[in-house]
Amino acid sequence: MGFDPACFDRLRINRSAVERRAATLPARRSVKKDHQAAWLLKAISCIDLTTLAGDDTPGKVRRLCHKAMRPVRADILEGLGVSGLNLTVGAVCVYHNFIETAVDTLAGSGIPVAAVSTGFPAGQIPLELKLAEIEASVKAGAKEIDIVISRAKVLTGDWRGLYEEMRAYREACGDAHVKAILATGELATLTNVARASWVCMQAGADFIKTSTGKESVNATLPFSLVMTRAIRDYHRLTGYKVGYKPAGGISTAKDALAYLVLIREELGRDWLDPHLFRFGASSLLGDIERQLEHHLTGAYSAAHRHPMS
Ligand SMILES: O=C[C@H](O)COP(=O)(O)O
Repeated sequence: MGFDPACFDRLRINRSAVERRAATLPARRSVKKDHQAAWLLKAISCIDLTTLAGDDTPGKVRRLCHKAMRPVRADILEGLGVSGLNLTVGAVCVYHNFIETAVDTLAGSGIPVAAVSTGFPAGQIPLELKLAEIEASVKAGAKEIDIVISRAKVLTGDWRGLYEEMRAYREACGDAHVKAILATGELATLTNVARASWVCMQAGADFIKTSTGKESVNATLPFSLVMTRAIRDYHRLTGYKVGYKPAGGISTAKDALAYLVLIREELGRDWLDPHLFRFGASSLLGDIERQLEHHLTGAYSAAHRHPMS
């Protein structure tokens, strides 16, 4: 849609009310036993299995891709009676340099490759380089592009500038899905988080995403509450469903359940699907697999028995 500040310029977010509501979320639904296993399998299907490290290598990315295709050990799936589920993660998320390796390894699996782009994580490079990076990543086979917004545009109230930047990213992505990373931990206020969510949605973001995983504060339930309410209101206004991706620091099955409860409560069942919800996470899958094994055997195995790559 066009840039419409009337949708967000009167927004004010009451931080203590948000924090109070967020604190009740983990206790809002008690998900136990078989239901818990089912929710955890759903969580796996929504993971963007991620490696974004300076020491990434083609071998590490290939191993991660194999984990993405078979995220849970066969004996655990068999024990749970879900061997026929063909469970995979939602996507594999890598730096540009590893797109081709990931695309080759995942060929035939139906799992898309997501690439972080636009000078991830800080985004402090010229716009033309950002657009060139997106175009190169799409050309290399990425079906999803995770862009970072310019935090300075938010912090200086340049909402039109942010809209134009996001529109340019949207166009450069072509048919690839675009996820807008707000870097919420660097936006100073929850009101800014809400406004930035609106601007990115107006400019055509398919998903809004909390964080790069590299800020000092990454995904939290309060940020998620603010962003999912913005998604809900945008859907009411336009009929368009924007996806949500919390990312950074989500590493336990318990965290994953709290986020799924939040999505169920705030956005409803339609959003509990990889088309509209993803976790950006590098280590979450290992803890979920441990939890599923515990569900079967009553014992926790060592984390090293569930390597990511
Ligand atoms: O987008 C994904 C994040 O970079 C992953 O963060 P994490 O390593 O804290 O799970």
